[in-house]
Amino acid sequence: MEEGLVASMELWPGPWTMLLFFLLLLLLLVPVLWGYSTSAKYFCKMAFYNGWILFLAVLAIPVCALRGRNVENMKILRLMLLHIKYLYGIRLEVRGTHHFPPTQPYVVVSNHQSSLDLLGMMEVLPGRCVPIAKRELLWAGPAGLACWLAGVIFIDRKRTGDAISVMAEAAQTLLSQNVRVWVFPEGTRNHNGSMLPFKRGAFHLAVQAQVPIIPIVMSSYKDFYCKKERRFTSGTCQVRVLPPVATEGLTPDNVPDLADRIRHSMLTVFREISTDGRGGGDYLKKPGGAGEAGP
Ligand SMILES: CCCCCCCCCCCCCCC(=O)SCCNC(=O)CCNC(=O)[C@H](O)C(C)(C)COP(=O)(O)OP(=O)(O)OC[C@H]1O[C@@H](n2cnc3c(N)ncnc32)[C@H](O)[C@@H]1OP(=O)(O)O
Ligand SMILES: CCCCCCCC/C=C\CCCCCCCC(=O)OC[C@@H](O)COP(=O)(O)O
Repeated sequence: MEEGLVASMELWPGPWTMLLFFLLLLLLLVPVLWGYSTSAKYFCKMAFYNGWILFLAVLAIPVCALRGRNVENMKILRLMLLHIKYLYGIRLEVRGTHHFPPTQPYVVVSNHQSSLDLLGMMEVLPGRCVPIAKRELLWAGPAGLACWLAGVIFIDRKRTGDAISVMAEAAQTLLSQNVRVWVFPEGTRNHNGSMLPFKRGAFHLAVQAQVPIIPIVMSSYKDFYCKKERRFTSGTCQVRVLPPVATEGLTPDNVPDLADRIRHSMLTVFREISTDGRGGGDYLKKPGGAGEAGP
């Protein structure tokens, strides 16, 4: 009996053979699924997107670590990420970069549709500009560490008081170290083809530092990317840098109006530049499409 068991165990492939077998199976399955299913394509593309960024982060860490935590490291991350748009066949058409003030600090605000925003962001990211990110990203393995080394400002969205203190500190850094800050004022990714109401942190930050706000609008991804439909093809995204909005002389009392005004101008541009492939951004007018989602 025992002899039989030993014999059958010997016939059973070892863990490495099993792993090789599964890898081969996966290699065969991916092209088959790729041909038949849009969802499979979506999952493969998203998995590769995140995996590739994590891999690039591993490469970036030792290079960035040479300088320690430094906003100049953001240039390295930017250079390493710029090619991803080619891998995915995403054309980024940028206009308005002349609106970036050449030397002074400022606050950039932009709409937030998906983690793909990273591509548009890296396309136009000015020098010495760091994003404000949710604290959870710090724990995204090598990507978190790379972000930390590049001076990304992390906030805990669950603790408003702490987040406000971090942003007040950022207002000081902006001025003392001539840094620009990039904020997604919607505060979360928004897939509904519009813009969520804006949180006011970015506007308080700009008013506290008395620096201009540069709004940036990225057109809807619906032509080539939709999380709900699990669709991810190639396509074009328009990126518009809008003229600076001055904040000199404004006080915290002016913040709600300032935020509403900027959101309104961004939403107008968003509607102008977003299309659904049939032209004119028709889906924006459909019920349940991009209605005014906020103030
Ligand atoms: C090789 C490659 C490696 C990897 C490469 C990757 C690199 C790139 C990384 C990019 C990462 C980008 C990640 C993007 C994100 O994570 S988006 C999510 C995080 N960002 C934000 O949330 C920013 C926007 N949020 C805000 O501004 C909020 O206001 C916040 C400060 C967070 C507070 O939010 P919340 O708790 O929801 O409170 P309210 O907004 O309702 O505010 C409460 C009242 O406080 C007033 N307020 C807000 N901020 C301030 C302030 N700074 N000073 C004073 N007062 C403030 C606000 O006005 C409210 O009061 P009223 O209601 O107006 O009276
Ligand atoms: C501009 C987007 C920056 C994307 C950075 C991509 C890093 C990808 C690397 C590793 C993948 C694991 C971490 C995935 C984190 C995705 C980052 C992101 O997009 O943050 C979303 C944040 O804003 C709002 O969060 P929620 O929409 O509230 O949950």
